[in-house]
Amino acid sequence: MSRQKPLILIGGGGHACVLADILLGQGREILAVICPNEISARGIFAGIPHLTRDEDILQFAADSVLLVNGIGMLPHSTLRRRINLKFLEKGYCFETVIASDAKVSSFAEVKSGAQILNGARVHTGAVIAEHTIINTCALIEHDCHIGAYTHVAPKATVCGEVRMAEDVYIGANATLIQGLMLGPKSIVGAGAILTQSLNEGEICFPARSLIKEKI
Ligand SMILES: CC(=O)SCCNC(=O)CCNC(=O)[C@H](O)C(C)(C)COP(=O)(O)OP(=O)(O)OC[C@H]1O[C@@H](n2cnc3c(N)ncnc32)[C@H](O)[C@@H]1OP(=O)(O)O
Repeated sequence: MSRQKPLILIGGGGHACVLADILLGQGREILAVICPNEISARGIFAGIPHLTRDEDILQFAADSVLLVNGIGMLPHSTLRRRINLKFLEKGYCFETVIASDAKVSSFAEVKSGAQILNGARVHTGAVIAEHTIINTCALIEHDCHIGAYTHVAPKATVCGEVRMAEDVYIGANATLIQGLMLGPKSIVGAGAILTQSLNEGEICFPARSLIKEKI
């Protein structure tokens, strides 16, 4: 069996910690964490060299390592995609991460650089495109197509045959009924129930808590 390449983890925040936890648990070697900020308070990174500039990645030959993008994705944020494109252009590849307790059908397709986190489920016929995050306990039902650089946040439920373009954001615990189409950069807020398709850039706002000042 060929030895898996060591990893460089980009980012030192919460998403990077979750990925490090998954990868170290799978016996993977992380050669460095790249983060401009202090990371010593995060115990998961103990013993892993810390480098502070993106350019520090260039000291590792592109064919000797795989990169893992540990930058989280919030609505409207483009940093994650920009970092990927910068290093893909320089010939680096991004590891595909699948947590050991995620369940991905052998008839689903997970493309390069995608990240399927703990407890997530991806059912038969689904396609998860490049560099997309399927976050903790999210459910991707049968025959969905989740576009590249999309984020399906924790516990979201995407019913069967939903098709998403690139850069879509599905908030935590949102539910999308079957067969919908979501255009590029569309957003479904946390907890929303989406029953209609969204065009490019459209946002579905969920009902929200109303918090009043004390009288
Ligand atoms: C592991 C992890 O933690 S992963 C992270 C998971 N996080 C999430 O899933 C969070 C996803 N984000 C959300 O759900 C957000 O609430 C969003 C994307 C829907 C909206 O966020 P923002 O873009 O910041 O919107 P914001 O709260 O500023 O509201 C924008 C406008 O819409 C309005 N708006 C907000 N909610 C509603 C609503 N339910 N109905 C009508 N209008 C609304 C606001 O009043 C505001 O109007 P204004 O510009 O006139 O003031």
